[in-house]
Amino acid sequence: MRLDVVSIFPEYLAPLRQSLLGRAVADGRIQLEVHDLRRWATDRHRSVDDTPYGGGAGMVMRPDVWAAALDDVAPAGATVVVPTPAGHPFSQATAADLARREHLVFACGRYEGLDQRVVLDAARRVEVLELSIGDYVLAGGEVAALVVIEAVTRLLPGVLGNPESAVTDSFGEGSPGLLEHPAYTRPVEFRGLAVPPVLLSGNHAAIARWRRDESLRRTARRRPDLVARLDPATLDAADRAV
Ligand SMILES: COC(=O)c1ccnc(N)c1
Repeated sequence: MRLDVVSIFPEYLAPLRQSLLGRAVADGRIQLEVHDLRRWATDRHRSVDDTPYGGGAGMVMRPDVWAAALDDVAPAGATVVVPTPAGHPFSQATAADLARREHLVFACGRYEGLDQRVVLDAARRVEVLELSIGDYVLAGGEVAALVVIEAVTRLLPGVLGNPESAVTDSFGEGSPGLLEHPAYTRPVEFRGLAVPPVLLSGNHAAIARWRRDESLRRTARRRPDLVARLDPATLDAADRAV
């Protein structure tokens, strides 16, 4: 997979060169290039924004600068991702979809965002996805791009240490629609708190049952919206008893 990120704060993307992802970049399993948007600015002040038509607070990022950048960075076949609070909700399913693509280009906006014609123009030749990582506003798209890139690249074979965990995590294919159960490791007692005995029993069926029950309980408590979306056909009698 190739990743390109365009931003006026390229140093915000430095975390992409750390940890497992950084190793995948260093050994070439992932190609990563971060671009400073000001490279495409044309005036001597290298300005990238201007006042909004129709009035209102804040500044809008200029279409000429962004279009020139995307013309260079997003060739046919690339998928352009524009992080924005007004975007489609980013989900594990979206991450799985993006993980199957060859080339992702992240257009990180600041201020009040990009002139909409940047999206409209790019959409004439590549797929453009405006994505939100949640119902809150950030100062810029860079942190959202880091979130999306991490959620996507951890699904790529050979990038994540343990491919199995990409399946069993919350929202992973292994537990569709349920939050992950609690996890425990040594010591068996810590500050007066014990590990649930079933996890020490070696009874794999009982452990699987306990984990599923805990996932159902946690999901019912924290995310009743997910419970409402569960397919009843996937719940057995034991599930219903939780
Ligand atoms: C400037 O970008 C944002 O504020 C943003 C991007 C993606 N998701 C959000 N929830 C916010």
